[in-house]
Amino acid sequence: MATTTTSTSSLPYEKERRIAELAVQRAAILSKAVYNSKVKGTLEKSDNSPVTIADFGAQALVFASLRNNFPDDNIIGEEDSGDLRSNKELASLVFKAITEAVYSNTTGQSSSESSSSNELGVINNEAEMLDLIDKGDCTDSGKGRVWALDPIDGTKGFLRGGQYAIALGLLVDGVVTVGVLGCPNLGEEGGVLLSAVKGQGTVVRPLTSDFSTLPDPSRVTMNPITTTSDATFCEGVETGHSNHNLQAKIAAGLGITKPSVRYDSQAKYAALALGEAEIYLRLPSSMKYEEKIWDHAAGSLVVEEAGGVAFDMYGEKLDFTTGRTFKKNKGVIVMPKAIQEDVVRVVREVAIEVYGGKSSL
Ligand SMILES: Nc1ncnc2c1ncn2[C@@H]1O[C@H](COP(=O)(O)O)[C@@H](OP(=O)(O)O)[C@H]1O
Ligand SMILES: [Mg+2]
Ligand SMILES: [Mg+2]
Ligand SMILES: [Mg+2]
Repeated sequence: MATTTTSTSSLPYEKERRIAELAVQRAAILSKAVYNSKVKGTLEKSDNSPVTIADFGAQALVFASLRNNFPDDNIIGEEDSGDLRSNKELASLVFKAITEAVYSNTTGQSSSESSSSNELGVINNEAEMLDLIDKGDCTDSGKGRVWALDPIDGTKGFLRGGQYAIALGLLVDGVVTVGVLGCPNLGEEGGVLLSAVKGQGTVVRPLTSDFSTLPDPSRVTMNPITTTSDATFCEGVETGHSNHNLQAKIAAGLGITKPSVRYDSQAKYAALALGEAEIYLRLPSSMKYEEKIWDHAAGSLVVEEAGGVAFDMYGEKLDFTTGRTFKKNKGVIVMPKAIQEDVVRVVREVAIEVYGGKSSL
């Protein structure tokens, strides 16, 4: 099978996919280095969620790659530099982590490796890093080309050595067209890199510790189950992020007897694409919470191109045109196409009973 690095064909979005894969892989390399170092630099954000050196560093690195290759594209990113500008010590630690994990590795490397580092964008100093982090402030997701990045999704999972993901999607006029998920703690040792282009399927390859290498990809498809009772369902670890009791009730209603697989982050989408589970349930713990675009862009395409669908809890498609958060959707459910009717019917009934109809949004 030809790798995208050596392929001479010109499939649509081939460059976007390759740069996104390399950028996510480079950010994954940084995240592993931060995890293995003593200093994680964890801060609590204003919404009481954690952010670390890995979140800021991964955002800076991925944005450097996007700006270098697609300078006219807009970007939506989870983080901004506010907490770093008011904490110079932390800003220095983020820059140091990037330099050590990424650029000091390029000294003495072959010219192909350092040219790959140039292709992925170089961050020369702290000021440049802070400015880059702020490039993800786009608020309009519905028009033109907009990248959506979650530099570390599942920061809580990352901190406890559980699942986390680096998730990068490209929206074209509000439709997810390219999706890349790096999951350093999923599957084989070193983790996996999944990618999808709309209409071209989903592939997986190992994450490597070499910035310039993308190993040969293999095609992935969801398990072709045709009855819901054969399913294993997947849900988050954090009880505050979804309603576990209700999810258990829905699973029982679908005839599911196996215990759920609990993973942090968009690794749940990856787990479905890789056949570790078949249904992902994310029913809101609060109707006030608006799900973030970057928490679902890459994962939803990775699953859809592997034979699945991602809907809200009312059985409607996720609408990525509404800015940084979903305004027209509550809850997320993901399943293989073959069982979507049954899953949607059961979830919809429960959703209307417990949360009220869609008109209450
Ligand atoms: N009350 C809430 N309901 C649903 N999701 C929430 C939430 N509070 C935070 N989150 C989101 O849940 C994501 C993690 O998902 P999961 O619980 O599936 O691991 C977080 O991503 P980050 O870790 O990138 O901040 C955050 O965006
Ligand atoms: Mg976060
Ligand atoms: Mg997230
Ligand atoms: Mg995040």
